[in-house]
Amino acid sequence: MLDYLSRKGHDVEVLHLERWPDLGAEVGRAVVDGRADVGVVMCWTGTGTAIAANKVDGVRAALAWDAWIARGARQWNDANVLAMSLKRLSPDVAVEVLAAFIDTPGPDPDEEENIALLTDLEGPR
Ligand SMILES: O=C(CO)[C@H](O)[C@H](O)COP(=O)(O)O
Repeated sequence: MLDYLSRKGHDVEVLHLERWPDLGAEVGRAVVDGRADVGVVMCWTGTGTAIAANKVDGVRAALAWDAWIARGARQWNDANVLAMSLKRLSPDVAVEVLAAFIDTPGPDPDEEENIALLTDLEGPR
């Protein structure tokens, strides 16, 4: 994935945090703070880092296991963090999923209202 991103000219910062909640949250913060355009998290299942990232207001982390899901997450959910499973995805498939996520432009305008509803769910209740 790093080779792919560097061949495509992306600047990549790799975070080496030991605990998956810390990693997911820190990647989420990097996106929300504008230090990164998008984030990518991986853990054994992909679920823990996704959950941690989604705890950060403004993060829309999506667990994806194929290119179609990654594309849909961008188009329909305006996902800004991609989560993947280290266990389930071969390196080649992980690159395909990542490429689909990165190359799919922002959300379908028809989904703006739905995406705004996600923002409404954030913060104190
Ligand atoms: O998939 C994960 C969380 O969703 C973790 O990778 C899995 O639980 C293993 O944890 P650790 O890396 O701390 O041993």
